[in-house]
Amino acid sequence: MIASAVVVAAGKGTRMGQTVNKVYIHLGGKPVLYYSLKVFDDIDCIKEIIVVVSKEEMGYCQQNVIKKYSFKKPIKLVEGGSERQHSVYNGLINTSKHSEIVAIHDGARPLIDKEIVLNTLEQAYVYKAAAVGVPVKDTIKIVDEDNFIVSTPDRKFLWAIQTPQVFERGLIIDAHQKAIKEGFIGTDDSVLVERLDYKVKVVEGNYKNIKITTPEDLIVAEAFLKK
Ligand SMILES: Nc1ccn([C@@H]2O[C@H](COP(=O)(O)OP(=O)(O)OP(=O)(O)O)[C@@H](O)[C@H]2O)c(=O)n1
Ligand SMILES: C[C@](O)(CO)[C@H](O)COP(=O)(O)O
Repeated sequence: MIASAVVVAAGKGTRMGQTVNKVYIHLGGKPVLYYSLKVFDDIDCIKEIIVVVSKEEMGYCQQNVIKKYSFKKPIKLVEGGSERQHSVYNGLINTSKHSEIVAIHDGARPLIDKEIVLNTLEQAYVYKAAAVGVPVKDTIKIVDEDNFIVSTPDRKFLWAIQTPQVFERGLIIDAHQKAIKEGFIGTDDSVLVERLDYKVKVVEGNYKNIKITTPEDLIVAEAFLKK
């Protein structure tokens, strides 16, 4: 299998409320983004890593992450967009045409395990589309605009979806292009493939693979790293 990784890091980290983008905050002495890249750098079938960063942070990322930690794989920095979906698309179109498979990962998920990435790559090779997820632990409610509960979906069918999400390269580019054409913005990449009527396989991950979003996530992530 020949694969590329697209790691998106061009967000603003608004919910973190710090002046520095959350992907550059240090955990265990290294930036969050370092850990999110390292796992892909250590996987043989991944031949390149595309890191999507904001225009203003390109120099910073190059200097303080890419050069500083000398990764083994070729790493290309490309510019992000206003929404995560735009950033992913820009990453995708910059992947090598020789790649059959592309793994898309949030730069803000530094605690992903290599084994889970490998499982997801394998499942995507078989099914063309696979996403990491975990069964939800809470009871989920659908509510109306006034916060009244409308319904309670059966929890046994509910999974919280994370990244990486891994796809056949042509399929995920087509899915993004259809979304662009129709003005659809999704909160992950899987939904764009679902819209093409493709079945996406969910690969069971773990609860450790949190997305660093709000300040308390840093405490949790630091604790996991110490373990
Ligand atoms: N325009 C965007 C928005 C998000 N992301 C990336 O997508 C991942 C998940 O997004 P999220 O947690 O929402 O990050 P932010 O957009 O940075 O956070 P916030 O919504 O709090 O501003 C992050 O790695 C983020 O850098 C991106 O590359 N481009
Ligand atoms: C892609 C994602 O990480 C899957 O859980 C998530 O949907 C990103 O959402 P965000 O609104 O960009 O945090």
